Amino acid sequence: MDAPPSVRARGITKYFGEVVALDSVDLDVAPGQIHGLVGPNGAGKTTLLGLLLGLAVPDRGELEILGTPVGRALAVPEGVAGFVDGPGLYPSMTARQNLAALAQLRGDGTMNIDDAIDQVGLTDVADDRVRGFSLGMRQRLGLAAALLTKPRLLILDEPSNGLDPAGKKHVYGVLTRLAADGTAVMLSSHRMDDVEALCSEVTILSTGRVAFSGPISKLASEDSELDYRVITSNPAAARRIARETKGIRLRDEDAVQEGVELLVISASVPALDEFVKRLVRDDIAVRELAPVVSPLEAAFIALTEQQETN
Ligand SMILES: Nc1ncnc2c1ncn2[C@@H]1O[C@H](COP(=O)(O)OP(=O)(O)OP(=O)(O)O)[C@@H](O)[C@H]1O
Repeated sequence: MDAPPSVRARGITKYFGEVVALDSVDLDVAPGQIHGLVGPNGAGKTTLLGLLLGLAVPDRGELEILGTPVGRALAVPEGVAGFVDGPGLYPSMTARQNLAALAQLRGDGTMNIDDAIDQVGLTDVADDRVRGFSLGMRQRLGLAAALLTKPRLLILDEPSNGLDPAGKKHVYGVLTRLAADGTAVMLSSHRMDDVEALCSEVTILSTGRVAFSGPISKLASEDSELDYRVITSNPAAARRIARETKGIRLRDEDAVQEGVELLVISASVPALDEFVKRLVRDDIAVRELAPVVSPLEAAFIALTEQQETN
């Protein structure tokens, strides 16, 4: 039998007094999916993650977690782990003692504390007090705590906050392995590059409403125009060809970067293909070609601006 959806939300609405923090939110997260939650400040991300963690209940709508409808009682649903607003840790205890205390609280002697610490790359500081930990180290320990429970749904609010590149590598590795083993991961982030690197699907929230939910690849349609930076072996000729290629618009913010002249153009994917083919035909080498902002970032800005003007 197929596993039930990890999250199924329909029409979830949550008020804080007069504030509508979530407004008729629908959400589907499948087992094994890493699902990103993005949106401007105050969009409702933490509120939604809190509902999934059982820290609050919706005022309206249906919420099913791992196939079980969520009732009115405040409780972490079975099989769910994670944190919002930073992990809850005891500062006067060491990393290892924190995890041991958690395992004891849960009454589960099978939890492999050393393995969890190792997975998040904290072995060297396992016996240091958490009081001296940086934000990134606390985040990693919070993830280790969540791993101890072998969750089938992992909820993380801004997990890459404060992480250095090595920390990110550890955390991303852990999340990718968990997902490959069938755990669904739902995480919020303000970093679109992180979301693009990790997530297959994304939900964009804007003032409590879903502006988009689905595969990231669906955000950037072939026809939508993006701005690209182009560095070639012959900037003057490339500029001429750009002017002559249908569907390419030269932006006026062309610039010199570290002594290299770069072209900024606006184009859809088919127009960009044509431009590159013409450059190559004219013996002009393309040394760099990249979107000025990523497709996710561009879609995010466009969708939220559109919603704000409605
Ligand atoms: N406990 C609360 N009491 C009153 N209002 C709240 C409470 N929690 C959230 N809100 C309001 O609900 C809305 C959504 O807040 P939420 O923290 O979920 O947004 P967010 O997307 O996580 O924002 P950020 O990116 O700043 O963390 C905001 O208008 C916020 O002010």
